[in-house]
Amino acid sequence: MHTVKKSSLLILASASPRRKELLSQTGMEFAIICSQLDEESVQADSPENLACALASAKAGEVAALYPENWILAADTLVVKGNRILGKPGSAPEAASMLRLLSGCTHQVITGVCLMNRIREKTISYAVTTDVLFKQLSDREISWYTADSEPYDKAGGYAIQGLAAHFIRSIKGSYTNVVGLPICEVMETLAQEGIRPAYPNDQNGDPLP
Ligand SMILES: Cc1cn([C@H]2C[C@H](O)[C@@H](COP(=O)(O)OP(=O)(O)OP(=O)(O)O)O2)c(=O)[nH]c1=O
Repeated sequence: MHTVKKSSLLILASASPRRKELLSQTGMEFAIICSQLDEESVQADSPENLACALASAKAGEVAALYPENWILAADTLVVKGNRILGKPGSAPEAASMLRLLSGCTHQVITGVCLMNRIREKTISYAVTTDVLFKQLSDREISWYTADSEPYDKAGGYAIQGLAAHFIRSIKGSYTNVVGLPICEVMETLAQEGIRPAYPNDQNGDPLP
């Protein structure tokens, strides 16, 4: 059983090292409790609703254990046309995902959920980023799938890693592709009065 310090108001319900790093960069203090959600058990009528439903289910699991804390959870989906690409389980699967993304634009959708059980509050939304891949050669695909990078990432690539070689442009939030849309998340947290301990400005108001 994990213990959460009382002073740790916010809990990030995620095992993703990328989400931990992104939220840490903001200066926010938080604890981490991972959800054990079986993602296959969640269904929805659109990728945006699925991303939100998955984020809400992850937050809900942890909120049941820590009803007084604010719980932040997210789920990132890679969507190409009518296909949702999960994490590849093998090199051939990763290669076939990359062939599908090669030379085209796809969407990365991250569902975000902020939940507090005691306050009966749930805020959930999805943020979408368009990502354009250059045309990939078989050699580039073999090179990339020989690395460990694709295998714990939705869509089989990491924009923040070696796959930066492949990405011509993006439209929208970069941090959303990495797993947590920081600008939107910080606005949502601030709406609930949850802020990092920033220094004050001349009027005594916290920055930014
Ligand atoms: C597209 C893309 C995804 N990803 C990662 C972000 C997420 O960690 C992962 C998508 O899987 P998720 O199921 O969203 O998250 P997770 O299983 O890693 O962690 P948890 O459910 O505990 O929060 O893919 C990148 O790191 N870079 C990228 O460019």
